[in-house]
Amino acid sequence: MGQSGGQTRAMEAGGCRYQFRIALLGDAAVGKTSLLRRYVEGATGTPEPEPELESAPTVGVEFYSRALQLPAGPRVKLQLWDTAGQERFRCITRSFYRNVVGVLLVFDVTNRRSFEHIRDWHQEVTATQGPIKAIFLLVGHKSDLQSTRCVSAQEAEELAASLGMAFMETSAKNNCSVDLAFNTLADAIQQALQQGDIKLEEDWGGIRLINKTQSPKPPRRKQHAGSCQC
Ligand SMILES: Nc1nc2c(ncn2[C@@H]2O[C@H](COP(=O)(O)OP(=O)(O)OP(=O)(O)O)[C@@H](O)[C@H]2O)c(=O)[nH]1
Repeated sequence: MGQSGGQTRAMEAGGCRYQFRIALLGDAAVGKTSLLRRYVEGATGTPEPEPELESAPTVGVEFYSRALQLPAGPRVKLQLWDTAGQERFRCITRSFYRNVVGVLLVFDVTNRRSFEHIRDWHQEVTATQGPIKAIFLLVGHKSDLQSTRCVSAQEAEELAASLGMAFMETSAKNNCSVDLAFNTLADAIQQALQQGDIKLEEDWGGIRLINKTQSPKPPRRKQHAGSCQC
């Protein structure tokens, strides 16, 4: 697909009705890969692993996926694109923006500059998109680092409101609100699809119909208790 460092960590997508393509964008080292891995690994149903947060900087774009049963909708496959935050990969990552339906705009709550760059990231995407507009969620990551935080939840809320999106704080380290962030975005996409605000288009990869008939809901996966330290 023309990306460097491309790598697929696929999950079984049997019974999924749609595929939603979602990208994580934000400055280098804000924790995009860690957040994504936490989310994808959480789907395996194995006991919660020790957080393994050491990850090398992303090169180009890497792919992950996870199947998800939406509470009031179909089962969907999330195709998740982890993009490099480093400027030198921008020409690669930019070529992917047009074909996403959802974007997690991630900043690090202990890194002021990463917050100040959020408007630029948002602008990058909106400038390259076609007629179908992606749905965004602003994510303040590394919420476990309370003593060194330099972006308040209130100012992040205000920025999110001014850009017309919701805001959420997450921590891959504490596994705090990780599932919630991805699930909230997937839910918003499903609602937009249902209400006709987003439509399936032949030449657009943001949403794909992958299964016309849907299998019955699988039993709910057991939740691991007590993972959130917030
Ligand atoms: N305290 C804390 N550190 C984190 C968390 N998530 C990631 N980190 C650390 O932040 C650093 C960068 O994490 P990455 O996941 O590689 O960041 P990235 O945004 O994918 O970076 P690029 O690929 O360069 O764009 C690593 O040292 C991680 O260990 C978190 O929730 N809490």
